[in-house]
Amino acid sequence: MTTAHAAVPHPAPAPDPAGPPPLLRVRDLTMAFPGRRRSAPVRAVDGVGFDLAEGETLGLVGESGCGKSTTGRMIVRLLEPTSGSVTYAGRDVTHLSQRALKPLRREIQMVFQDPHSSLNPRQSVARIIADPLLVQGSSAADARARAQELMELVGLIPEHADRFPHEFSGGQAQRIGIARALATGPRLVVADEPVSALDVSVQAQIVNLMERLQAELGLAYLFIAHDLSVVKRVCDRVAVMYLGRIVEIGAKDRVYEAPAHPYTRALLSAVPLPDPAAERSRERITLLGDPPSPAAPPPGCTFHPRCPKAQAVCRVEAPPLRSIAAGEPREVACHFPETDGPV
Ligand SMILES: Nc1ncnc2c1ncn2[C@@H]1O[C@H](COP(=O)(O)OP(=O)(O)OP(=O)(O)O)[C@@H](O)[C@H]1O
Repeated sequence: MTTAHAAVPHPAPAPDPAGPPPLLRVRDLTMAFPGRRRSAPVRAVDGVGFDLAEGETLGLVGESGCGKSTTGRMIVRLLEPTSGSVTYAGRDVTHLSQRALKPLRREIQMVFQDPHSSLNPRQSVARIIADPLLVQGSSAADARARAQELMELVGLIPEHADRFPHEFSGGQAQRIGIARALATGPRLVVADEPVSALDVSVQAQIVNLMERLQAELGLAYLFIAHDLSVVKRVCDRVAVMYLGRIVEIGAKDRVYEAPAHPYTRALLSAVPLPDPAAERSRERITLLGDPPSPAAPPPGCTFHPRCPKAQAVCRVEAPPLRSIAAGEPREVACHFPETDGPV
């Protein structure tokens, strides 16, 4: 890669040297999928960095294809990063062998978007939930008993343990997926669009469940979603991704009340406001065109071809992720961050 796009590293928020290490620390994480035939590699994730504290929820948002799932999959090591690092509880786990990863798999689990397709249709619910425990060496009887406890914990009827996934609704199937993720007692759950395949009324139930489980079990969530209303409800902090990079990251209230990156502002301007009068009078920011291909990112700021505020420097120089106000733990990758408040 020869563009300015590739040359500027994206540093993450500076670690607090006095404090304990965060539960999860991601630095400069990059995934370049090989291109088809002789085409350029697809830089699906390009220098992503953030910290996630014990018990915290970080939302990862952005349009389809911006690299959210790939980031999550690298963190749980379903994908091997091209470069960068993942540190869990102070330990660099980026390149652990599958064998060395086994104890870690207890601690970091994933919940998937489509509950039915992520559950084996030929296994009973008890077997699905017990599976991670059997892999970790539990006896069949212990694993089954624990699976039934977990069913109760997530609001399923333990007596239904011998039923099969197709006998459950979408919301119930997602409860099974959550129970399976909790089986080994994780501290970190990467939830990849956990409610976007569900009906709106069911979404609220699953979000409530995840919030209750977090409070009871002290879980940290990396909550991947494209629905900004859901993220607003569940997250403490938000990271906005565009074309493989974080363009804005900070406390949820600040990002929602005063989005600084033009892309964040455009995404938020499409979220309906609860007050009909405010909704009628608000400005909508329409983005031009579709996101470019990560196989051929534009030079300079990769958002510039769609940015309503782009200037000459944006076309040649990639803005680093940096703080925009002293004392505020928020970072924005924009040459001209907005300071106007809400959209
Ligand atoms: N195995 C793969 N091989 C090649 N390209 C891939 C592969 N997986 C993902 N990509 C590409 O990487 C980019 C990021 O994909 P990713 O699924 O991480 O995005 P996303 O933000 O999670 O979007 P969505 O919500 O649609 O899943 C996309 O351009 C996608 O086409």
